[in-house]
Amino acid sequence: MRAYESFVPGLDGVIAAKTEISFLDVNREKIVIRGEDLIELAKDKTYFDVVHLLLEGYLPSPEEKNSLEDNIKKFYKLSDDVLPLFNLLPKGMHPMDGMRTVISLLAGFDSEIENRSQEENKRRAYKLLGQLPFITVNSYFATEGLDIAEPNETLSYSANFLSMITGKISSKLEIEIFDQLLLLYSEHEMPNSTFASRVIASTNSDMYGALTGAISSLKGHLHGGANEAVMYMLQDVDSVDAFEALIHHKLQNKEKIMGFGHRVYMKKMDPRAAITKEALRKLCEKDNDYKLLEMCEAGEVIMREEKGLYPNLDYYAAPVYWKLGIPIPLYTPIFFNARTAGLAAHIIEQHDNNRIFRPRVEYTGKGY
Ligand SMILES: CC(=O)SCCNC(=O)CCNC(=O)[C@H](O)C(C)(C)COP(=O)(O)OP(=O)(O)OC[C@H]1O[C@@H](n2cnc3c(N)ncnc32)[C@H](O)[C@@H]1OP(=O)(O)O
Ligand SMILES: O=C([O-])CC(=O)C(=O)O
Repeated sequence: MRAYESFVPGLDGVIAAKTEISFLDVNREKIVIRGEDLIELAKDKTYFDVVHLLLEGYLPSPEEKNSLEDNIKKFYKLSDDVLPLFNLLPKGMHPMDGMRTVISLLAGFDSEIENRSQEENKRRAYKLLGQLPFITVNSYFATEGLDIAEPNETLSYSANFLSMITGKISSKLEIEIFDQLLLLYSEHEMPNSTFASRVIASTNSDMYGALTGAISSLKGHLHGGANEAVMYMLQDVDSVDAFEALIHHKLQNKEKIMGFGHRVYMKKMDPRAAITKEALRKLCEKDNDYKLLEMCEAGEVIMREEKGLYPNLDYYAAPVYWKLGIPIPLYTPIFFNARTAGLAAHIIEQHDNNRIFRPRVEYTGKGY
């Protein structure tokens, strides 16, 4: 029995919100963010340009961007009250679960937690963005039993983030590619995690709760967790031939190949994946080792010919992370770190113009 005649499994194609934040214009191959195309922005803008665009509604002047980045740097180092929590994270826990736990705790230190005004929500979003590289990196280090990494306020956001991960100062090319990844991951309309955060915010719950819900959503392999799964798959083999055989074997077993397919792009390439593929090419050129690119391209051909499916962002992002020297369990946490800008914009929009989400069901249980 249905309450309404409109059940769509997986809410495929259903409009769940009106938003001024973003829209996937698949026909025109644009990812529209507040009137700008993310794919164009990826050519010459940085992550912080997009953070400003998402939270303030327009691209910043160079002065505005510098002042935003300077303000955010103040939060690079986490307060001493929170640090002991990292020691409590069990070894072997996935850092996404570590991040979920730490962000939950931060709610307790926000004296304005019940204030949902746009001003307060923006303040906490910027503070969280400043704190997140520390939380991301150290959720991994703590669960690996490694020493806590310290931030370096003299570095840009992306340079500091990457150097906290790798323990060294990366090259200009590496920092630019990492920053571009953050930009590409920053916002993508209404994926499962954004929907989850808006559903939670719609009860008038707070930003920390909405973000922890989004982390849980993003962790799954059908969503953000796919980038880690792609790299584990690439690691399982060590040649193009063996990778081709692996993909064929998985397809024969009716397994999904991580990093392919997308609810919105469906039978088209995710435009972000074309950019990360080029980034991978540059990193391969740098160390004159093209194996990962060749393996990925071979997988792309098989998937196109056999399934008519194309890479999504996670497919080429995974080998890019690998080439940057980033440990695999950090791939999805970095996705969340970057996406917090978009998620915060959605949570703010939901709080500012709210109606609680409360759908109905098609009842298939016992008769009554
Ligand atoms: C940044 C991101 O979060 S992007 C998404 C990252 N996720 C992945 O890469 C995981 C792999 N991909 C998938 O699981 C899916 O393509 C999703 C979750 C992204 C989209 O799911 P849906 O829109 O529900 O598509 P659905 O799973 O119904 O797939 C439609 C058909 O394509 C097939 N298909 C879709 N993706 C894949 C894949 N990666 N490998 C093999 N077959 C696939 C399905 O088996 C299904 O075939 P069928 O009609 O014969 O049953
Ligand atoms: O849009 C989606 O469903 C998933 C995705 O690509 C993203 O969140 O970046």
